[in-house]
Amino acid sequence: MATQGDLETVLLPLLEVIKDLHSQYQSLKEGTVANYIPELAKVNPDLFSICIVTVDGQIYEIGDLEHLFTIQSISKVFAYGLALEDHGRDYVLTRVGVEPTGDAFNAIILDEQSNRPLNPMVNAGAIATTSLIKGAGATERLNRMLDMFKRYIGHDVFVDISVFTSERSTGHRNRAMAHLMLNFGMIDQNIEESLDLYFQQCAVMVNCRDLAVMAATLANKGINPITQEQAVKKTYIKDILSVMYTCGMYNFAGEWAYKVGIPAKSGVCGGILAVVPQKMGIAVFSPPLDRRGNSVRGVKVCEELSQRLGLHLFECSEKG
Ligand SMILES: NC(=O)CC[C@H](N)C(=O)O
Repeated sequence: MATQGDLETVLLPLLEVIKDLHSQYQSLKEGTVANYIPELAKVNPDLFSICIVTVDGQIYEIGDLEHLFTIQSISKVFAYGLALEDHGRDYVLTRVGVEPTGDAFNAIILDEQSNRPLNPMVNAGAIATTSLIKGAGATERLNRMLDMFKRYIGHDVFVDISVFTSERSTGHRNRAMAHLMLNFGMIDQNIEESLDLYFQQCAVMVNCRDLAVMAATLANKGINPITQEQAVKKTYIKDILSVMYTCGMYNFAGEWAYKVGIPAKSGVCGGILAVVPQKMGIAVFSPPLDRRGNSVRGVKVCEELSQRLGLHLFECSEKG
């Protein structure tokens, strides 16, 4: 990995690098936008933005930065942090594992021995995670979730009601997973309330810059580098980043770890959030997805950024 000295020299041309990658991949027309949630199918496939926020709060960005989209699966990372804060590591581990699935994000599988969902980055595990968010009733639980996002982003956040209701009325597969987990005692009786909270967390609106600030907060030991607010307890950063590293890109997680080599999370919105610990947060937004549900341009941009900037966690510098 680049040393601090290397990183300073790398940061100077950073804007040039992301501008270059943006123009290089703007014309790439592969992939299709998610359409299993009807509202998501309406997005413009040409939208494309890249943003990097360093742990000292510098912002480098290019593209459609103001465009708001729903955070979708990227929310799973942050809900996991809140569940850990609410219950502690040991209890959360009894409800959701930390093992990659090698299957699609919406696979209906639980661990055969423990009956737990395999990890918090796939839908089943995320629904179990969200069911752990504390609060006296639906409104308090939602407000705690929104406050948590606010700490990471640095401003108020809102739920896109049309995406929320679109997913709520079509999300039968997620509802089936919740019932399966209820059957095994992995989530409590109140599954409709937890499913609503899960659909709401997926429908929180963000832009590419917000995602990069969230990533930079994880890179910066849980402290938002713009507001200096502690968004999540430092002790849980290693839990969050470990599951992102091994499970965040679903059944592409192994190849991603091999090629890009940094913890990341994608969502069917077309966002990818990646964390370079102690250095920077990276976000790419481009809606067309590959067959695994990861943004086509997002994966390309991150692969190339990692190579050009030497970001892979296990990279041994030629110079060193
Ligand atoms: N991969 C994703 O982004 C999936 C999130 C989506 N809300 C779902 O539950 O299906």
